Amino acid sequence: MKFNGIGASNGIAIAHIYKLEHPVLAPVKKDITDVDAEIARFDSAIDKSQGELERIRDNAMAKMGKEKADVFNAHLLMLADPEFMDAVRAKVRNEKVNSDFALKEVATMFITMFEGMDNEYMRERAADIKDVSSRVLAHLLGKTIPDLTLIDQEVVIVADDLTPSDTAQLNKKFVKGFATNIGGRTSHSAIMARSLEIPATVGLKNILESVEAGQVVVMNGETGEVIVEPSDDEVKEYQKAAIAFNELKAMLAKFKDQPTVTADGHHLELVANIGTPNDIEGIINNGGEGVGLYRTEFLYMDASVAPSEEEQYQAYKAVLEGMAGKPVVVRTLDIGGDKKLPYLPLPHEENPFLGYRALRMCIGDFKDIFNTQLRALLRASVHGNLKIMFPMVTILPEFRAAKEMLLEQKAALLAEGIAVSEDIEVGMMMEVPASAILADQFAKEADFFSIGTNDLIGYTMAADRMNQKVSYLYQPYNPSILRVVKGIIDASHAEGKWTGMCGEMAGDLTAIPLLVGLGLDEFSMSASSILPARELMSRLSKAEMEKVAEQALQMGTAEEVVELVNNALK
Ligand SMILES: C=C(OP(=O)(O)O)C(=O)O
Ligand SMILES: [Mg+2]
Repeated sequence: MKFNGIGASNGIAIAHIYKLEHPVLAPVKKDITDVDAEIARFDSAIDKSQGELERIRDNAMAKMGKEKADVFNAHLLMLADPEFMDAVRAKVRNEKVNSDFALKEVATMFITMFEGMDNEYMRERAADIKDVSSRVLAHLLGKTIPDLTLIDQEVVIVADDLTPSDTAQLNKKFVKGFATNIGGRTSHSAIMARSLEIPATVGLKNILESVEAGQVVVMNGETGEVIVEPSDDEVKEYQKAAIAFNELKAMLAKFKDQPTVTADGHHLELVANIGTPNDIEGIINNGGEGVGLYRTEFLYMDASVAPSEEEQYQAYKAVLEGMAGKPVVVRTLDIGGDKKLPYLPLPHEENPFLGYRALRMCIGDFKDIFNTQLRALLRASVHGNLKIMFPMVTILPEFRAAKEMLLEQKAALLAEGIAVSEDIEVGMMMEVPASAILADQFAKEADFFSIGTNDLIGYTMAADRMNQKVSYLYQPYNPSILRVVKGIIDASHAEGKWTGMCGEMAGDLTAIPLLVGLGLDEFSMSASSILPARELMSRLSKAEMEKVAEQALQMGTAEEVVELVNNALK
């Protein structure tokens, strides 16, 4: 039986199936006479859940570090959250219903609210609420949540979904992989699987219902393929793939402390995209040479009010100090499009990706928020090698306005006697075709460019980056995109400036040879892509890739370009 899902964490697993089925938690509405006793029963279930979560958090801390443990600190906060838990108590008191029923109703309301948000990060918070409320419900209903820490033989866990608390309990020694019905590459369990380096496949639709505990299963966490009860030949094929994967990992590890140099001696800069200061650990573990994109909007999306200057200062300082003098490109608030802030209500837009977003808001109606961020950044600048980058710049006057606001804040800080670094480069994202086409003019004023291919491809191909129906048009290797990229790089070099890329294309192993040939200076990607990229670059001759890129620019289709690259790498 074969299943095809989404590869969420690389690696090969061969083991017996452990079916993880959570107990059915279906409270039935009952009338309550002793309201105080019912609330006491609820509070006791919260206490028990708290004890369990603290144990799971400590386990996660020991095995996976602070960032992952923080997921459970967030769950513990949710347990103590008056808005959530008092709503349950109020329902018990006012409607005289059992607390398990009240909890289910309140949790469902919050989950529906979060799941309905037009924002993946917020939708994933719904999973956290489900996790916390199920734990309390299980205690109220006298059911047991399966204890994964008891697994003592090699297994692949098959589940509908793995909650973050399930994932934190996994013992790498016995859990060789997991395969789930639902989930995507950015769901919490997938992120945790990657940091634990446990192979994972998600989005397999109905695997849980189709398999039996104890069956043999093989899976590939890169391709997303899962085979239940494989033939002897298939097992052999997977055994070979597992050996090859381990050899590849050992080989890549050798590149961790190496410089990034092509076979013909050209240095390239290999840096990482991050969303929070916690991501620094991953950069260091993977030999990253700095931060090429710090998406600061996560600081804003994590909060219920805009983060204060001091909070932002602490976050920026932590990243700059964590990178110890290596370059850190911080992008100013890029909100709008698919990223919304609950405390910034904006009118509905027909085309949010073409609407009032990012810098357009920061130099428009939200100058206060922008100035606070600029002050925090400038104050933090003395703690490392800071570069500031503006998102979604479309016309030159926008770049000038943003830079002027930055200089005003700098002057104000200096007047207050607060130190600011004198060597902050100020650059911009290249993600809108208009600015990309006019890159020669922007290059006179910006210190650097970073190409945001995620948006640039969408805007150039007129294909929404999130719409499956037009995903065939979302073509990073299309010669039209390569020409736009070339124009940006050449324009920056003509002014003695540099160009990086922080869209997903920068870490794509098919795109890298072309980007090296086009003269890209800096490649910014998720930390786990750094070592494979460095290894590939070490095998490429820049001179040869220049010729390959030259040919690609003259081609008509993306397919021809891919074939050209594949042949060049043979
Ligand atoms: C890096 C980019 O920014 P984001 O994905 O945050 O829009 C991009 O558009 O390529
Ligand atoms: Mg973008």
